Amino acid sequence: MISYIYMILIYHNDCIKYLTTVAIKINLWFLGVMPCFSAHEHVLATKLVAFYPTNYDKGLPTHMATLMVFDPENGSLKAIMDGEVITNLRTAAASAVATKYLANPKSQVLAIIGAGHQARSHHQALSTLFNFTEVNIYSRTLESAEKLSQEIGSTAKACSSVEEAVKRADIIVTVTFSKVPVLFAKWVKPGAHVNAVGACRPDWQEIDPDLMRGSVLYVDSREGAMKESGDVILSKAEVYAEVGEVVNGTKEAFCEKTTVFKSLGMAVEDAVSANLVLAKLRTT
Ligand SMILES: NC(=O)C1=CN([C@@H]2O[C@H](COP(=O)(O)OP(=O)(O)OC[C@H]3O[C@@H](n4cnc5c(N)ncnc54)[C@H](O)[C@@H]3O)[C@@H](O)[C@H]2O)C=CC1
Ligand SMILES: O=C([O-])C1=[NH+]CCC1
Repeated sequence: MISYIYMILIYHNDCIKYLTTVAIKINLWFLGVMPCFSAHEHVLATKLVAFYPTNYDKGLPTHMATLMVFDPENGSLKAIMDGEVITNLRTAAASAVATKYLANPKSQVLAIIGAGHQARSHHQALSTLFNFTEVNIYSRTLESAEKLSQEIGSTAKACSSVEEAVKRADIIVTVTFSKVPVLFAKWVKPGAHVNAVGACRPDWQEIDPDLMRGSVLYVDSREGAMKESGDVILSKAEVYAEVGEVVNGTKEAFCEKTTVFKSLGMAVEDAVSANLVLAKLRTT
């Protein structure tokens, strides 16, 4: 999955038509529509993703996603599939690509802020690239941080503050539903890499504006970041590059500096993942 997302990030400027997420507000929460056509991958698909943060307290999934895949030749419906697992895996795969380029290759300490689905998939994906000796987890409740820490094993520790979790970290992942900054520049080690994955609305933030402005800022899509990311819009931080531009060698990876990868998710990541699922089904 990680190597596939690589390719997609490189190609996405050249041959993919997609919309940044169109989100419809339902009372307090949202239904996102994410359509995409990739000529290179010969895939036409759309994801529908409802995100209801308050479901967490009701024991329901906070994201409910469905993917529809169409035949690009005639528009007929080829498949309807679950989009939750794909969302978890492709988001973490995109962060893993960014981290491979932007983090210190000798990174040993990982901090995860939030302890839900994305926390788990990010730990899994990043562990394929780095041998972490320490994984520090902070979440809204110590109980959920402890549960994830037990799942990970002896390298993991539940922390009682964000500061405690991140102060020694080489790589930080923020995967919360916070609408206000939770990660502050004063706690972050110079040279650390941050994957900022939550705060997917123009008026939501997870990252302190000083950290956004004081880091080299990478995004998955410039267009998406300028439209959807409160962390980018409200801080007025300057986007240095899309990760795809780093992968294809047109922009530099400043892995010795403090870097932030602001992820919002791109429809093409879902479309190509759905194509992978269909290809796998055909061979089984
Ligand atoms: N960039 C992308 O492509 C994607 C981003 N996301 C975003 O990632 C974030 C996490 O998603 P999931 O893991 O699926 O959600 P989840 O509901 O499974 O987990 C969220 C976790 O964050 C914790 N949390 C919530 N508010 C917090 C706060 N203020 N401080 C600390 N912890 C807090 C919760 O207790 C929970 O452990 C959400 O913001 C979601 O919208 C999700 C999918 C794709
Ligand atoms: O890309 C995605 O699926 C999402 N981004 C933020 C919420 C869901």
